[in-house]
Amino acid sequence: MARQDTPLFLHGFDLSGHFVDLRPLGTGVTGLVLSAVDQRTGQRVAIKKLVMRDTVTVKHALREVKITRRLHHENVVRVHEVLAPYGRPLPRDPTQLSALYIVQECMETDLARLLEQGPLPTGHATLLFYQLLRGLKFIHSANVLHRDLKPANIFINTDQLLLKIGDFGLARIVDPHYSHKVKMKLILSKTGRKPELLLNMHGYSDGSFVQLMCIVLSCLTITGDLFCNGAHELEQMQLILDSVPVLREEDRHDLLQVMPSYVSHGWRVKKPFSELLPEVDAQAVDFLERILTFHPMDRLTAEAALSHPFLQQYSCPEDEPTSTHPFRIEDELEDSLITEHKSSHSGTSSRYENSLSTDVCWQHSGGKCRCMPPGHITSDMGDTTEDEEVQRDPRANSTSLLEEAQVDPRKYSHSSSAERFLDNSHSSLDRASGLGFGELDCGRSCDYKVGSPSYLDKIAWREGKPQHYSEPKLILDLSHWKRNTSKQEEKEEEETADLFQEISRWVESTHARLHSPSPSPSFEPRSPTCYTSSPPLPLSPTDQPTPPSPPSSTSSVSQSVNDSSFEPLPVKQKERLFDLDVFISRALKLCRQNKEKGDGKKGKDGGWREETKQPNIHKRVPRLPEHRTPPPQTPNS
Ligand SMILES: Nc1ncnc2c1ncn2[C@@H]1O[C@H](COP(=O)(O)OP(=O)(O)OP(=O)(O)O)[C@@H](O)[C@H]1O
Repeated sequence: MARQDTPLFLHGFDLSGHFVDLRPLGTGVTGLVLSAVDQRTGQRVAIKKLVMRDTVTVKHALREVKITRRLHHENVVRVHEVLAPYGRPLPRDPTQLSALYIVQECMETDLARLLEQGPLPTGHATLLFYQLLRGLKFIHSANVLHRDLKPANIFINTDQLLLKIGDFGLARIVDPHYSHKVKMKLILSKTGRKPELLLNMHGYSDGSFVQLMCIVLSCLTITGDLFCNGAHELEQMQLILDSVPVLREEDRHDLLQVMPSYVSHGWRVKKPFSELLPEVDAQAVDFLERILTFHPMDRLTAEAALSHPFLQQYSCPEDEPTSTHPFRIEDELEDSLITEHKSSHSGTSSRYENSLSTDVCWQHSGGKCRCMPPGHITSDMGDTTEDEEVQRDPRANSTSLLEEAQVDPRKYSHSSSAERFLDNSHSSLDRASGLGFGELDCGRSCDYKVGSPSYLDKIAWREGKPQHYSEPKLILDLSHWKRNTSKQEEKEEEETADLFQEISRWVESTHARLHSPSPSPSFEPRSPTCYTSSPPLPLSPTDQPTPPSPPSSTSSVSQSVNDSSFEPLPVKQKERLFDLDVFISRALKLCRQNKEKGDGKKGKDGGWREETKQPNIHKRVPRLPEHRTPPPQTPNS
């Protein structure tokens, strides 16, 4: 048998013979993740292969290893071991490896997949938020920012409704004792002050604001993804501004500079959360308002959020541990050595080897620990590609830095009090059951394992009271879907009509301009609101403008609107023209909708979707029928 055909080389994974029954779990940006049974323990594990191609991938892989090996918490996916190819232990100098294998606990599913079936019952959402915040409190106390918090990275075991945060591929160490200074104004001016940067410009926030919003809201309500529905960043920001008040003067100033036409008069929110989410209870709305503030410094920290009345039934500060071994500025600085070392493999070797092995006893092999020498501190900072993210040692001169985006100073208070939380004798899950988790009134199906009948016989959560939910949650969600769809279709028709009106106004203005005897010499300076676009002027008097055809494809629309020969128009014509951003957004949306209709599918918005992912151990959303009749309701629905 060829070497590649043996189980060891299945799917390009060269592992040791300890691992059998390899099955693909999915692929991510970094590559394939397999599940396998570890014969030494009999447990199924998830194995993520990190290919080390260049300095950047080496750096990210080693950073992920370094961070995950130290984060041991009930709400963080546990890394069992990290292996070199052929199942060998990591060498002293892992930068020379072609790949690394992170062997971690295998979770059953993730929040993204759960939410494919619709929002969660409030009781379940509450318990999941609690665990998410409990995990985040620990991660932040270790001075780590996850930076890629999204439903797909929030793993869940549905039998206990146990949540664990995973995928630390983008995580960074941020020591709050040192300022995390960013030349934000410089970045903004370089990039044209893009609005998405406004969303992230205050660096301590973990994960982007939009992601956070979507996670929380999607769990609670069918309209949860509304903040992710903007066709482009401006529209996205507008959706946010409609519901989230902008309280700080500096934020108002920035927004006015970037997108003045999107700012509502008097900074009033059009749809506060209480109106937006009438079905969500008042405490939950208050919780949302406090964690989804526009300015991250006004947001509740994970620790403070844990004591909010919304989470009161689970709150137990003495069982919400913080890290006893937080990362420090030196750990972050050591990261830079990876790049330096890979590119010039010479004098830095020993420094880097030591830096990766700062921790003792991190590499478990068959239950044994391998002890590594203590770490070595250096202040070398060779990484320029992520300059804006690297923490600056305040001992270095920082006066040139223009704006500070720093770790939440409120965190200072608890880094020294880790000892208080050492007693982990009772877990949040025990507490959940003790506090009557069994009595949660879901009001509807709680079966997250649709399509896995054996589960119905195995459910033993909630104080051992088996609950058999035969009614798939999906059926209930279809009623929402049906209402939304008819409204959606009406909206689409209106939008199409609007778009054609826009186009005809555009054509009309172009004609007026072409036939005008002497174009007005008064041009306004370019600015986001007054810099309107028009079709290119004809090259010769005989050239006539071609009326634009209906937007049947993205390219035809974008070709016209993106033409580089656009010019500013006279001020007096402005009121007859349209807003370019709105136009692009509508045109793209329309094209996308047309395409989806043409394909016979509907995307996330419309509710109909095709199964695209490969089957794996996770439960799948059953494939929906190709017609628009909801499946028959069960007697319980
Ligand atoms: N511990 C785990 N248990 C179960 N499934 C997992 C585990 N870790 C990853 N997966 C699955 O493997 C797939 C790839 O995950 P991975 O973490 O590699 O993504 P990624 O490369 O970081 O990509 P992205 O940046 O898009 O998150 C996903 O489908 C994920 O659900």
